[in-house]
Amino acid sequence: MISHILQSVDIFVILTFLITLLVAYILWNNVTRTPINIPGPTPWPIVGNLPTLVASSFQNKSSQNRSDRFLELREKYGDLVGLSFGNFTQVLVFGYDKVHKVLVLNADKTKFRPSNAAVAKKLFPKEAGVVLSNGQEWVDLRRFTMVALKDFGATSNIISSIIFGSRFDFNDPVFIRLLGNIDYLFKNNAGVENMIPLLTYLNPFSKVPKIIKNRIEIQDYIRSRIDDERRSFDPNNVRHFLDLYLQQEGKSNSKISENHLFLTIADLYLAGTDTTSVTLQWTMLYMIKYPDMQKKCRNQILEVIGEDRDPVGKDKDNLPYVMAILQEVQRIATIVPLAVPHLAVEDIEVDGMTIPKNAIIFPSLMSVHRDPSLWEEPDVFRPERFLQNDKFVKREGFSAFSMGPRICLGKQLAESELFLIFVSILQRFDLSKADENDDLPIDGTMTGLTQQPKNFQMCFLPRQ
Ligand code: HEM
Repeated sequence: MISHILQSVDIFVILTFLITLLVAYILWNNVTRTPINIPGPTPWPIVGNLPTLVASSFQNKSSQNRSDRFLELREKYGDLVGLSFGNFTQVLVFGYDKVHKVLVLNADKTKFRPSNAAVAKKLFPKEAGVVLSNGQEWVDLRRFTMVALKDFGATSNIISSIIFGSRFDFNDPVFIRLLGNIDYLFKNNAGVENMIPLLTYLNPFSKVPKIIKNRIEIQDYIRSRIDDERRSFDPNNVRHFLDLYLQQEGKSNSKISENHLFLTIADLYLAGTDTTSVTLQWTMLYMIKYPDMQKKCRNQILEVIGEDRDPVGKDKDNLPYVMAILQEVQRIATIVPLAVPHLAVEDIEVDGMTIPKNAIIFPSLMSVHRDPSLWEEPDVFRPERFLQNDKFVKREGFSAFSMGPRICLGKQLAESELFLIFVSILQRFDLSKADENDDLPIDGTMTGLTQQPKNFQMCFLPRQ
């Protein structure tokens, strides 16, 4: 039957029909796409700039690093770069001046998250946790979470203590599996599929199914813990974050829905684990690369705290060099180089250019940390830039946790964790290269949200 129809229709007619359809689609796309006066590579019909990015990932030595590929676009097009994918417009923002203008001076238009996250939507079509929610929901969730972290408050095990009131045994297979799930989610992303969801089905190598599977495993685990805790819940004795959750549950006047809070617990697990452990990995790498700095740090620790006492938060004031090292590692390595995407809910004027309404904004925190107008010789590892008259000083432009109202919610917790863990390690161990000839490359790999150091081996020698 079909072959009969095909025989009767001229192949030329079919081709003409298909080409007309394609031209109509391109014209429609051009008419509906917001005109944009921000420079950037010319988009292809339908797929936009996807081929440009794919081609650059094959050409460049930095193919494993999305942040570096974006920095190359900055060199060509300037501090704002416009990209398009299907019907989405993305704007990359570079340098302190522009990132500050977009995230801080225009905060009322950019403190939002895009809601096109295909993966998140598949799991919870209506709700989001604190990381992806918007509007009043986000305000309520963020306030609730900050208070809870302050009340109960560092890596996954510390988050576990805060949320569930108990820690894991390090050999616990459930803990090991959970860490594997989190690791996978941070090292893989569904960026392209979020822009062009059809690719989830067309691309046989799409990571989306595995990303969803990992996220579901984390959520199933949290659900099972909630069920366990429910049995021992006493409203008069709120012990941890989960008790706060159970207190809210089912209350008709509760501002926060159960699913929002549940997703926020998953967010804290995710946002608080990989970021902190990757920062510690970078810190270890720099300490074995610069043994003199390691020695100077340890001397200061032994002088102020000694060998026997455990460090406490207050010690920060008396350990300026240690603080400077931690800041400089976070500056030069920029663990979350592109922050988390923001959404423009209105047109935003920035120095004669317009970020159009509905554009997805990627602020390059890496470019802020390498901005020569703020940092002298920005590519050099120099902790002294955070010292003045031997005192630790905070520097404007330090943006490891981003800036504006969406600034990392776990900043204080992360800073305390990093300080206490780093000081405890140096108190107890001498750190060194496993292989004397290893020159320890410091360029990172970024396949997901965080930038990790390349694999390296090191020795922890207990101090005598
Ligand atoms: C060194 C460790 C960490 C770094 C470098 C880091 C960095 C960041 C960055 C760059 C953002 C995106 C901000 C933006 O959208 O502009 C962010 C968001 C966030 N972080 Fe962190 N983070 C760290 C640790 C933590 C910890 C320990 C927690 C939780 C306990 C946490 C929870 C969050 C949450 C909930 C958000 C989303 C905030 C919102 O959308 O309102 N982070 N973080």
